[in-house]
Amino acid sequence: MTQPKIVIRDLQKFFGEGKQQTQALKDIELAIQANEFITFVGASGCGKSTLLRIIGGLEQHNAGDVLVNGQAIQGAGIDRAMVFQHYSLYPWLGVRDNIRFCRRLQAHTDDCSQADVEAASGRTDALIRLMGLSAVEHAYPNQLSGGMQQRVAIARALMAKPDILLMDEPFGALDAQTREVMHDLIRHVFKLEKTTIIFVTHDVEEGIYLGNRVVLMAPRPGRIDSIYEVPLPAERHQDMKHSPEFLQLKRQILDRIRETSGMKTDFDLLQQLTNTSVPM
Ligand SMILES: Nc1ncnc2c1ncn2[C@@H]1O[C@H](COP(=O)(O)OP(=O)(O)OP(=O)(O)O)[C@@H](O)[C@H]1O
Repeated sequence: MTQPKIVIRDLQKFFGEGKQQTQALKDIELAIQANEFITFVGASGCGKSTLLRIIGGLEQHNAGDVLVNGQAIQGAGIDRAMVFQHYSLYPWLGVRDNIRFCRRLQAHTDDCSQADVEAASGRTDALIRLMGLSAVEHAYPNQLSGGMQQRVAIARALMAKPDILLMDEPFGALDAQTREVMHDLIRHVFKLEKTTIIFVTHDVEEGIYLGNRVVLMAPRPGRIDSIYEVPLPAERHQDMKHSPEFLQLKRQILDRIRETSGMKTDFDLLQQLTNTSVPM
């Protein structure tokens, strides 16, 4: 059995002090294999982003272990890249320079050879092609649509060939059509780059379509409630969203989110409304 890429053991996370203290994550146990695409879903406040940030080394945990390749993480590292909902591109740089900016900074601090610089340039070209940015490579961020800006942010995150890509609701601000395009693009990136991807989303359909496994988290305190294997082949296409197995899993996960959070679905609210008699 190969060693998992990421192992999380007995992880605890608290925010605040004394009476104000809340437990954001409790008893988290999770193993993620190399080249796995795993998605986190669950009601608001169940700790999805906090867990992602801890794996990324952007947040400290209070107890437990987070191991990457068997080693405890020490803060952020070049092996883990993050993509957020709000693409923080540099407005004064064009697409190509945004993608390679961090790499250029690194080149100044490391003792970089000409071969390294050329390799970085080749990598930029490859990512521009992979992310479908060739036509806009000299454009500035404010000349791009939201979807295009997010492509640039993903290309930039991939620049250093991270082992692990951590994505926090990266498509949350995009319209439905653009999201679908981005779903297929990110599955394509996953296939070619062979990165391990952890993807946080509110959208259960997105979580199933993208993931090999879906981790359902529950709130108060944030914990892992259940994990679902996605019964879809590696090659995904949009029609699969209408297949009986997809719809059944979606129903099952939505029901479980409702049970664990006390949330009402639109369907429940409609039933409640129709059962309430209006006084004449
Ligand atoms: N910096 C912070 N200080 C205090 N409490 C925090 C902080 N960050 C998160 N929390 C709390 O920790 C819990 C988990 O938050 P987190 O943002 O990880 O949940 P989430 O599942 O990602 O929510 P959402 O889906 O709404 O983004 C929440 O109760 C939140 O209020």
